[in-house]
Amino acid sequence: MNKKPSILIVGAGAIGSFYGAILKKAGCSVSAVLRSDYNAVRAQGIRITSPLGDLSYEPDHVYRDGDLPEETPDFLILCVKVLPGVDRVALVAPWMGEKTRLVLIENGLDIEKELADAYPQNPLISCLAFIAASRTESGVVEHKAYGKLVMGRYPEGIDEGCRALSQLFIEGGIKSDLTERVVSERWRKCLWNTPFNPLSVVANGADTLTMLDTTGGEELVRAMMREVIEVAAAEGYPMDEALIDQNIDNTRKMPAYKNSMALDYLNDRPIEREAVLGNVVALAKRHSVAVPHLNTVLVTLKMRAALEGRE
Ligand SMILES: NC(=O)C1=CN([C@@H]2O[C@H](COP(=O)(O)OP(=O)(O)OC[C@H]3O[C@@H](n4cnc5c(N)ncnc54)[C@H](OP(=O)(O)O)[C@@H]3O)[C@@H](O)[C@H]2O)C=CC1
Ligand SMILES: CC(C)(CO)C(=O)C(=O)O
Repeated sequence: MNKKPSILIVGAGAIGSFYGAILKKAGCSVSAVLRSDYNAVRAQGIRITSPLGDLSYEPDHVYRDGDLPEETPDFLILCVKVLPGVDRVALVAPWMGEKTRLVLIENGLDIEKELADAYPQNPLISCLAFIAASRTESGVVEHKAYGKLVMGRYPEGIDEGCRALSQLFIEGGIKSDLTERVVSERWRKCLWNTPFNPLSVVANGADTLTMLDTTGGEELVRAMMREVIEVAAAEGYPMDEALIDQNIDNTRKMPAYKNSMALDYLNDRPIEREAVLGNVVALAKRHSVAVPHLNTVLVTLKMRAALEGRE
């Protein structure tokens, strides 16, 4: 049997822990770089409850942020929140070998370029995660539902590394699709995240159905989605307007759901405002596309952050 690739998860919270578990099931060696969860994970490994069964595992190596690697991995999977104060380029630097493929499983738009520019020799694989998972305490993750990944080489294409990684996720028990145009896929995912995630924070941590069922709520979400489509088109990634109906219908079919930003807000953690919304508004400005609804939500969130002393 061929030796399975080595995996290093940088930022093993909900997403990193879960996808690390899947790759462990597929037979890879999986190590993790941790910060606040370091002691807990060293003591008890990573505990994961899931509809797929008990996915708990002991990482092969547990590193602390700032450690130096014993060896560099075949795939470095970065799963930290995309926040203005987090220098992702510096965070992965000690672990990047000559042949390491850098993999992002993170939300947001326009989040790859700084890493691609910093590591031009290392192939970058960008992934979209469709999953509901959260860290409930140090080293403990609750996977509630879903888990599918869509991935491709950034800025476009599919290479051997993508194929191999996707196949490993499938062997580990989840769905994984490949795409030639991962930036288009990011826009399609942001069509959902860019309205729903920030709005849930403005609405004090509201779930999906509360947002849609409040009088004027669905209309507001639709208006925000139309603006995302206009910005995407100006960027060269046209999307069919029918996706709006599809997204609303699919969301209505799901049980009421609190997205990852709502959970961050409710747990007093920083929110990925810029990655999910600010970057879209910045692109709109660059293309002179009017996005009054997106901008109102963005500015309101900035006011809230100022009031909370976060900026
Ligand atoms: N949760 C979900 O259901 C979904 C999440 N996503 C996206 O996935 C990405 C990851 O989210 P999620 O896993 O939920 O976030 P979590 O907050 O659960 O995990 C992020 C992890 O990164 C760690 N981290 C941050 N900085 C460092 C550092 N310097 N060194 C080591 N570790 C560090 C955090 O540790 P510490 O505790 O020390 O801060 C934490 O363990 C986000 O972009 C999110 O939007 C996408 C779809 C669904
Ligand atoms: C689409 C969704 C809701 C789950 O994958 C998500 O991306 C999030 O919680 O931020």
